Amino acid sequence: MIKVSVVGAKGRMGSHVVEAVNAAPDMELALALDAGDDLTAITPANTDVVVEFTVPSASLNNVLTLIGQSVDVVVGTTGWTPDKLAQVRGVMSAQQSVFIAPNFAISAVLADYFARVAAPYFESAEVIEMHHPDKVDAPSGTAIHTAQGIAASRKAAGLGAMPDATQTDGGSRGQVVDGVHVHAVRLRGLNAHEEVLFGNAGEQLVLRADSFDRTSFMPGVLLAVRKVETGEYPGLTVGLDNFLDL
Ligand SMILES: NC(=O)c1ccc[n+]([C@@H]2O[C@H](COP(=O)([O-])OP(=O)(O)OC[C@H]3O[C@@H](n4cnc5c(N)ncnc54)[C@H](O)[C@@H]3O)[C@@H](O)[C@H]2O)c1
Ligand SMILES: O=C(O)C1=N[C@H](C(=O)O)CCC1
Repeated sequence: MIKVSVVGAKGRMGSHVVEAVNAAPDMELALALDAGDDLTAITPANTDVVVEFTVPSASLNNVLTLIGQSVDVVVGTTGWTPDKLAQVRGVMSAQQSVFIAPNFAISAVLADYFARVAAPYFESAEVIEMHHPDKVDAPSGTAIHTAQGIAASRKAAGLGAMPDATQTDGGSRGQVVDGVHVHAVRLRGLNAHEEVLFGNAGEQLVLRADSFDRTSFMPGVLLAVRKVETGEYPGLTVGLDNFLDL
């Protein structure tokens, strides 16, 4: 049995992870901790893998503490910048595993992957993410990851800047991530949704992923726990696509 502890266990995602772990035949729930709890209660004696879903402002410190506790970590919290990722790499031992995914839903992971494949074939690309209004960060971690992937694919293909005659926008053109415009919608009734628009003269491709509820993330979380527990992925890995045969 894989012993799994959950940090952020009282949250929207963490509570679903607790349920999913309890229902998994090959896992048992070790500790379920939330804000104010002492993460040093998590040790290799009681935990194989920790799942961390908290808030962007707390996640780095939590992960650094858990690395100090010599346990492997699966992280779903957003807000990871290159500087934060470097801090994680800097304190990890050679055999330890930290896995971070901006999105665990297969639809979103595939949309992100297909966006990277499509990117070199279009003059223009923009990302629109749409989420529930209780979300604290914008744009979403997924949208930032998708925009970064599109930018990397365009650069590798030798594409330059996208056409855009905008001279004044007052903010309406969204956040620019590596040259890709990202727009964030917050609407009661939504959960987690993303559209990637690609355009050429006379044609458009739209990729869309919808997570209608949080159960959509659970197979990906459990897959990551199982992969990390094998010990075959030492170091820091970012993105569930690393565990899929794409
Ligand atoms: N990777 C994915 O697939 C995915 C999917 C959904 C949400 N998310 C991300 O997961 C994060 C959590 O989302 P949510 O909707 O569950 O949020 P939430 O606000 O419902 O839950 C966050 C939980 O973390 C707890 N918390 C806050 N500070 C803490 C700390 N220092 N230590 C321990 N616990 C702490 C809170 O008390 C709360 O219970 C966000 O960053 C969100 O964007 C990622
Ligand atoms: O509900 C959220 O919050 C989500 N956060 C992640 C993100 O920011 O990309 C994944 C989708 C849901």
